[in-house]
Amino acid sequence: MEEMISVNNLRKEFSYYKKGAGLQGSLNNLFHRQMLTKEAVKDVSFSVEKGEMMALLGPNGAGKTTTLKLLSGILYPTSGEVLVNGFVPWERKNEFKRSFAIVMGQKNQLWWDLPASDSLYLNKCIYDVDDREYKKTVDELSELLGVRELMNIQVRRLSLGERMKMEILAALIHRPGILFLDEPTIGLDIVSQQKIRDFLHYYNEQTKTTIILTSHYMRDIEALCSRAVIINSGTLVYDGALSDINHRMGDKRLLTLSFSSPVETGKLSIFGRVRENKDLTAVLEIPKERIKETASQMLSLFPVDDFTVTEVPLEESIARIFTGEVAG
Ligand SMILES: Nc1ncnc2c1ncn2[C@@H]1O[C@H](COP(=O)(O)OP(=O)(O)OP(=O)(O)O)[C@@H](O)[C@H]1O
Repeated sequence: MEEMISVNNLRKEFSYYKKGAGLQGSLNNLFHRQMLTKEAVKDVSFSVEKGEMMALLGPNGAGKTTTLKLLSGILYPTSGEVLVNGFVPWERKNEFKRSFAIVMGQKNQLWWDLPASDSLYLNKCIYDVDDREYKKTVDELSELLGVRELMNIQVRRLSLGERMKMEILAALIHRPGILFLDEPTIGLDIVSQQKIRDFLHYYNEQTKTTIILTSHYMRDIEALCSRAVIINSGTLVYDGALSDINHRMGDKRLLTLSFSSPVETGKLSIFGRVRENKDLTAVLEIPKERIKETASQMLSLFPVDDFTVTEVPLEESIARIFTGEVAG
């Protein structure tokens, strides 16, 4: 396997001045400025193989965007080493700029007052894409994203979902081998989210583009990424398969029971942690290997009408890793 991105002991500290509230605070600031530092990324190391689609996860303020900005060469690190496609990003060599693209769901990179086609054409010129390649890319990707008919509409008139699809299309005009996606589906409705998800899945499979994705929507992550790097307060807390996350949480299952008459929580808790017990429905956490025997014991002891077994939602397991409840 070919390594496309390597990150070693990456650190980024921001220095900023503390400012008091209001006008008095601004005036005081003119005379005494208190310098503060924020360590947004602390000693993070990971690598990404060519063609991999990796999730970068973490709660708000964990350092995900800062990490992506460092990998894109937008920010200069305090210390550490990064190689992206063999380049040191913050040296910003032209060849490096041609090899990647970054899409930020919260930032607009298209010209607001012009039709998207003009922004696409501008990118063609910036990246010196030849006419035939340009036409082929726009035709193919606009069809896949379902935005072919919207090319000549002013960007400001597009819906959020349509705009996001155009942002992705614009980022791919020069066919970068590496794509950083920072919350590409934020604020979108379910249908647009699904469309972007399907596109990214197809595009990654077809082109073997290396993708790092951050998203707060676990459905994006589950559908697209087999591996996750999780950071919390700038520190790496997990690097591994998405499928191992539940395993690390002790491989629990959720047993949901419907009763025909109430059962006391005390009686249920003998079998596992009772998460809920009201309105004739109880939810228990049971170790995976004990699920069969527990279910059959409960069926014989209690007035059970129905029961279902489900996995602990990935979102919940990840949240527990975020809070440090379980070591990564
Ligand atoms: N220019 C800056 N100056 C000072 N602090 C900053 C700066 N940029 C980011 N930070 C701080 O660094 C930390 C990490 O921010 P970052 O934007 O990387 O987090 P994130 O994981 O992307 O969060 P979110 O999920 O909310 O987008 C935050 O505490 C943030 O306030």
